[in-house]
Amino acid sequence: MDEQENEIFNEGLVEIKVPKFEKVSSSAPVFYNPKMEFNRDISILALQTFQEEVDREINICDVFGGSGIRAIRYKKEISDVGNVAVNDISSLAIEQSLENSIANDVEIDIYQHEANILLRENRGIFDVLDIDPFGTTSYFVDSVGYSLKKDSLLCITATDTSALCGTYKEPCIRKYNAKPYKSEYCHENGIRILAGFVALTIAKYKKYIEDIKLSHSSEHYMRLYIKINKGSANTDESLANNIGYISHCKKCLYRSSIKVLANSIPENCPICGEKLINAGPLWIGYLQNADFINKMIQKIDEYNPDSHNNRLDENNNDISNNPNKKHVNTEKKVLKLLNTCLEEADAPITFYDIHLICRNLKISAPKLVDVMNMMKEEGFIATKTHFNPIGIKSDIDIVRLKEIVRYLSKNI
Ligand SMILES: C[S@@+](CC[C@H](N)C(=O)[O-])C[C@H]1O[C@@H](n2cnc3c(N)ncnc32)[C@H](O)[C@@H]1O
Ligand SMILES: [Zn+2]
Repeated sequence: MDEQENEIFNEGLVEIKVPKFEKVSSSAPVFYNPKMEFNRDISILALQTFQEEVDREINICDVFGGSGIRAIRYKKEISDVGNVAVNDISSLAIEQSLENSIANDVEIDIYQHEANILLRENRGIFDVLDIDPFGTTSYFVDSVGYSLKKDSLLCITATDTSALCGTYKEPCIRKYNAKPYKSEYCHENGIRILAGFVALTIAKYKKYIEDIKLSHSSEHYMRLYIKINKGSANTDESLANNIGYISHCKKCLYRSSIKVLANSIPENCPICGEKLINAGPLWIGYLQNADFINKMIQKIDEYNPDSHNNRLDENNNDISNNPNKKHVNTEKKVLKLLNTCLEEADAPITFYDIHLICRNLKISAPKLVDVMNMMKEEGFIATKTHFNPIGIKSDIDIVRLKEIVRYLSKNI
């Protein structure tokens, strides 16, 4: 490959080369998106935290490798990693992964297979599967279910957010076998549809979602870190407790969740009588694990101990240019996301948009902070959510929330 046709990027401890591209797109010769450094930084922290939790050497596979950046960073920046494999269907991507791994002095296993074939041929081998395809991830989840071993971590990305969020309903039904709904909390719904689809698909292999460690909707994609385990009784129990529907009234903004396997789905709004819209089946369990996220936040201090000072080691030597020092470059953005996910970890399903409620009531909007304070004074949960900067997650019902908003609006 001609040297002049390449571009060089630095991330974490790694420097990679990719053929020059005009814009980030699936038609670039080898896919690399510099903006996803943030996502890869989060992955490094999540995988290291997972490794420490399971307390064994972990084998990792990046099933959609592109330039090899993820696999090379996993091998170089995570401790106690065994084999790291990178796979891609494209021969150019494979060549580039090989070249980049040699240049970064790491040994990774390199495969060129269609993802489903790789997953089927390598059952029960990897402790971590990273699924980062273009667009929908739905084509691969069955093979993921077949391939996953017990006590493993599934990291899964979807970029077909318009389907998952319900901009287009039919593609979501086709790909994820679930009905979406384009509400103010449609991104949360989308993540829940994806998680529900994973849970229902892997269940046939007696595998289940033990825990969603972290999930986020950022920019154009959704990403989940899911602890997987195995066993028929636990699979049955997990589906019974966590799969359901979210019922929404577009007239009065009432919403509730219902476990699908235990109940029938309500038809009408208990407040105003309007016909309810039911989204799902989807995951109605927790989307974040506070303990895991806390550990990830603490880990940033290990990766960036000097980030609030000059980069000095314990003997006060300047180590700013120390190439072996692990570093999360997108620290600020990562911390902002993790802290908000931590805050919302134990909050109930969906969230309220105060502006939408005020439009519904035809009144002007009071300050968000005043609404949240009053909710808390009355003993309700009121937390922010990463899904929407003006969203409030709460256990308050819509009727009482409207009363609070009306009261505060009168006193603006
Ligand atoms: C979004 S990119 C992966 C980016 C990479 N994980 C990163 O962090 O930079 C998707 C990659 O999947 C590859 N790909 C597309 N369809 C595939 C398939 N069916 N099986 C295996 N690889 C595939 C593409 O060649 C592309 O390199
Ligand atoms: Zn209603």
